[in-house]
Amino acid sequence: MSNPFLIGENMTGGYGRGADILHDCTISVAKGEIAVIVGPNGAGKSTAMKAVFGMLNLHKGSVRLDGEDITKLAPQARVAKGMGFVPQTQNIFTSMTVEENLEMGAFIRTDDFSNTLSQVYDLFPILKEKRYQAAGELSGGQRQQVAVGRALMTKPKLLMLDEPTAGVSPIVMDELFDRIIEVARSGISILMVEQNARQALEIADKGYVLVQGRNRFTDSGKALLADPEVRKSFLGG
Ligand SMILES: Nc1ncnc2c1ncn2[C@@H]1O[C@H](COP(=O)(O)OP(=O)(O)OP(=O)(O)O)[C@@H](O)[C@H]1O
Repeated sequence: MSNPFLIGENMTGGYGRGADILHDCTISVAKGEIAVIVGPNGAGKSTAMKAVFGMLNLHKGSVRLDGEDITKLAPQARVAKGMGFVPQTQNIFTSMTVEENLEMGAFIRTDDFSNTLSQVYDLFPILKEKRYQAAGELSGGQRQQVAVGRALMTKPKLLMLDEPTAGVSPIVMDELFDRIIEVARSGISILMVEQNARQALEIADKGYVLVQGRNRFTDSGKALLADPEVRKSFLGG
């Protein structure tokens, strides 16, 4: 890819003073495209996302967003630059209403965010219906919609999702993936970690198979799905 919107290049590092988890790991996303990271448990998928978001000590490699080197920026500064991150767990405030959660998402904005709120409700109509309900009373899939909606409230240019379909039914997963495609079509780049590798690669422009913190396979989602070795080792045959 000649000019990726985001690239974490040769990322090497780990947590605190611990051993390296990532080894020369490279992940990139083009504008308005969907990139998916898959791989076995403990492969370092979430760690790669955290590295891109500035939550890891990298002693080698770099992260560039829209051509700018952001390797040294704290996560908060990356949000200001247009990165939205939805972590795997504890990604909503359960005792607050749906709408309060979404409003919290807009905390870094000083402009009027009512338009964005309407867009989020258009994308996830159920959230509008339940806007005065505590987010903790929602189903798993609806909570994930709140988490994604909250991240969208910052008007990110890049949306990072760590296992957005964790714990939801296949039907809800399909719906969430459809919404994610819609977000990408609006010009927002998506970087996503997924356990549901096959389904995620189906919607991926670009796929990364990580093993032990290293890039094992990198190709279009389609090519990875068709690769016999990827199928056998990572997609259950
Ligand atoms: N906060 C942390 N501190 C220290 N080590 C961590 C931390 N988080 C993860 N690790 C270690 O980093 C390695 C990679 O974990 P990571 O969560 O990135 O894998 P993953 O591919 O996302 O796995 P899974 O599919 O199980 O979620 C594991 O060995 C894990 O124990």
